[in-house]
Amino acid sequence: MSYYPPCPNLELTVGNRCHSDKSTLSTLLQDGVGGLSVKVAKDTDGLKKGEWIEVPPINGALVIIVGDILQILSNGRYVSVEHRVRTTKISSRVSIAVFTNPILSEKIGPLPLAVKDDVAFYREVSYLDYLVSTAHTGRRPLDFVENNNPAGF
Ligand SMILES: O=C(O)CCC(=O)C(=O)O
Ligand SMILES: [Fe+2]
Repeated sequence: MSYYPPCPNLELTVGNRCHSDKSTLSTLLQDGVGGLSVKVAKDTDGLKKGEWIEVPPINGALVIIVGDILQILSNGRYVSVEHRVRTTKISSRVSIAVFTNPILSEKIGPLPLAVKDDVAFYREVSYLDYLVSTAHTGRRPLDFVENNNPAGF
């Protein structure tokens, strides 16, 4: 559960910084305040790469977020969305996220069904190695397993 207190000075507040989830799927219940937004990954009908789109709260609705592990398993077919949360000046906000994750020793890599013409975009690593791969570097763990990046970065 995350609690975001109101902040009178929005320039000094992070909320939840831009990140992608290291889960397979995340299921999110947000209250009615709003503040969650997702980053457009590539130019598509009327949307520009890098643009932020608000995810409006809908009463009774759950937000399903594709995580890094589903991106790897699906060989990039499903994209792990970057998202962030902005606080507001007047209301606090509460959200509840449930992360569905592999067990730590599980090997994670593109599923054979998702690999076309022998082109796997990600190399196989254990989930534990994935989690610790970029600790304290500020880098995205997805970069660590991309196959066009054999050094791991
Ligand atoms: O509070 C939210 O709406 C999102 C939280 C989140 O992105 C996370 O915990 O990974
Ligand atoms: Fe998240």
